[in-house]
Amino acid sequence: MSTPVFSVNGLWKVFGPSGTKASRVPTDPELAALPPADLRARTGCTAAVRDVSFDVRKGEVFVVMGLSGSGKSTLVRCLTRLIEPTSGTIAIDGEDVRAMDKSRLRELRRHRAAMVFQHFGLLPHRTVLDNVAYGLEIQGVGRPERRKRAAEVVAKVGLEGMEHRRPSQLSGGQRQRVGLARALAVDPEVLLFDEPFSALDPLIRRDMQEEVVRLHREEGRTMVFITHDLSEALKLGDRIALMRDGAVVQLGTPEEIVASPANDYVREFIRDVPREQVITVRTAMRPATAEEAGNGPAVPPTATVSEAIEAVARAGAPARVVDEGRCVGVVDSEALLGVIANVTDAARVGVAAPRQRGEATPPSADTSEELV
Ligand SMILES: Nc1ncnc2c1ncn2[C@@H]1O[C@H](COP(=O)(O)OP(=O)(O)OP(=O)(O)O)[C@@H](O)[C@H]1O
Repeated sequence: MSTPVFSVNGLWKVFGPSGTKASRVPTDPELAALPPADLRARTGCTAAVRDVSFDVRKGEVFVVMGLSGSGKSTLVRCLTRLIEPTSGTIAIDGEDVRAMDKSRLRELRRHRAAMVFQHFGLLPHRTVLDNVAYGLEIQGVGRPERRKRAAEVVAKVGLEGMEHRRPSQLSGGQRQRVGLARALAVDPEVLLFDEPFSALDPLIRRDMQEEVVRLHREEGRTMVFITHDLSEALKLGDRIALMRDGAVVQLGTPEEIVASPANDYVREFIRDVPREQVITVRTAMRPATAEEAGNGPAVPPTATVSEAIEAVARAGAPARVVDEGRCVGVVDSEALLGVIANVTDAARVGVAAPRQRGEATPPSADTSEELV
């Protein structure tokens, strides 16, 4: 497998008033084990990121998701040292980010890992085109070249015809597109999105999510995307790191998280997700008998349970799961209903275990938006 774009190991960020024990928290087993409220009471410190490790693979959309205050922004800002980590290691393409000097860091932020913020940070007196060209200007690209490249990205994000407007003459969604275009213009290896769409109304938000999916499909650019919205995470993420109190409680594909939640906290989090739209037949299938392997409609292993239900209902027979011309399993109506009801074989779809008493639960997730 190729070198990960980002590789993070044992990362901590502890905030605390100067002169406090912030830097000691990660290495002091007693302090490191304290629940957040106790740590604050004992030391005045907040462990915003607690011993987090993960890789961001080339070409994936890696979503960092969690409730407000769970540490998402701090974690992603640590990747380019917009916030200085307290301990742990971070590498980009194998290069140690914590060892970078000022000029190397500047290069990292300008060329390699561009950030798209929720508050777009546009320059009010500049036109759309000049705002988009701004990052290139900082890089020292000449005016004709940067205007040419800016015009290309403006078209790519659907803002053609608006090149000469100023930010005040744009809607929120259009401004967000300018922010996105500005980040894309510098052609970074990885785009970091900090809740870019949370201020947008739901329809515009959906447009922007589709824009990101489209851009990702067309360009295969690596993206790290922060959100507190579960449906957004499920829609955009190839993999999701679910955070709670600074720690990653589960890291997996949307399907892994929905089909096999790691603990009761995650289970509560995904409770209202329409399982049939996330879980695929690869998870729901069972081995086919010889007779089944030759009959019935065919679906690919990536088909969702929802899609398979349609095929089974139309044919009135179980569907064969066919991968590269080979029948790898079968899904019948019982198995498909079992996924929806979450009552099938625990080994297949991760049935909920009885809730432990005393475990905290998150508020129920908003799943009103359509999933992919
Ligand atoms: N500069 C700071 N000084 C002290 N504590 C901080 C600082 N920045 C963040 N925190 C604390 O660290 C924790 C994580 O904050 P962070 O902003 O990373 O969470 P988040 O998941 O991004 O939240 P939101 O979704 O609300 O933006 C919170 O308890 C927050 O109060």
